[in-house]
Amino acid sequence: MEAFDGSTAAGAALDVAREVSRQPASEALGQAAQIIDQSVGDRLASRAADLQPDDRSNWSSTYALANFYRDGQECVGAHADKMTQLGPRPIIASLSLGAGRVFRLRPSAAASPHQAREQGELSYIDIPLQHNMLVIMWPPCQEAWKHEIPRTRTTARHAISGEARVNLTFRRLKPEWAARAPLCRCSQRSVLRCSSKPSVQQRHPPGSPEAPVSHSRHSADSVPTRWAASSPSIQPRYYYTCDNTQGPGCGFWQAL
Ligand SMILES: O=C(O)CCC(=O)C(=O)O
Ligand SMILES: [Fe+2]
Repeated sequence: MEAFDGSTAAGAALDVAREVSRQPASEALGQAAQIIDQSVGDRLASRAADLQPDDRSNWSSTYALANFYRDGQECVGAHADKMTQLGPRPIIASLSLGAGRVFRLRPSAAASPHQAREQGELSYIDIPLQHNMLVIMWPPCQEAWKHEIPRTRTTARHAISGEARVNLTFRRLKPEWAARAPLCRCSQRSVLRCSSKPSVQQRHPPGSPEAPVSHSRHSADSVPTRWAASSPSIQPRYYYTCDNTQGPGCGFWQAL
């Protein structure tokens, strides 16, 4: 188990391979990982149909990425986590500690929040996260949704940390995927991403009983039942692309 500090990386550009410091996990983090792995393990069977074959019976985390939010002004923009080291359809378990913040999910396939509203489609879902809450991003969450921690003026203060929040995401590194990413023309490892188009079934006429509301607020428990059913109805397209965050990039693009 290793711990990475993601707070030095700029928002959505998080990349555990290059941009953050890594260190062996403390004993406490190792214990937390065991609890998280157990929690994920208890639910694996009911999600088996969505999981990669090698995750179905024996998923366990191999590292945690830490983000520190000093106060409500610190945020992470809408993104899907890079899959270069995790492979497609990863399981990511996300533990919130300290101040309460909103976790916002947006459908990846939405053209734009404005267009989604105009078409009566789902624009976003807000899930209020409290201290010690675990969110498990089951597949195809990274393919079908973007997630963010929006800036806010009102954080739910925590008795010890005040307005500060720590987030730990527990992930499973898959070396076979990490080794597979081709070099781009900047001679750097390219990054594995996914773009998703909605499939025909996902489109509902506005106002129909099936049409999602343009935005909504959910408890963490109610989201999976209500929205998980719509997640698989996307057509994911995986591709490698240049990930040069220091310069203009080389425009490298290669389908998986
Ligand atoms: O702070 C959070 O809950 C989300 C962090 C995140 O999206 C990430 O580490 O990729
Ligand atoms: Fe993320």
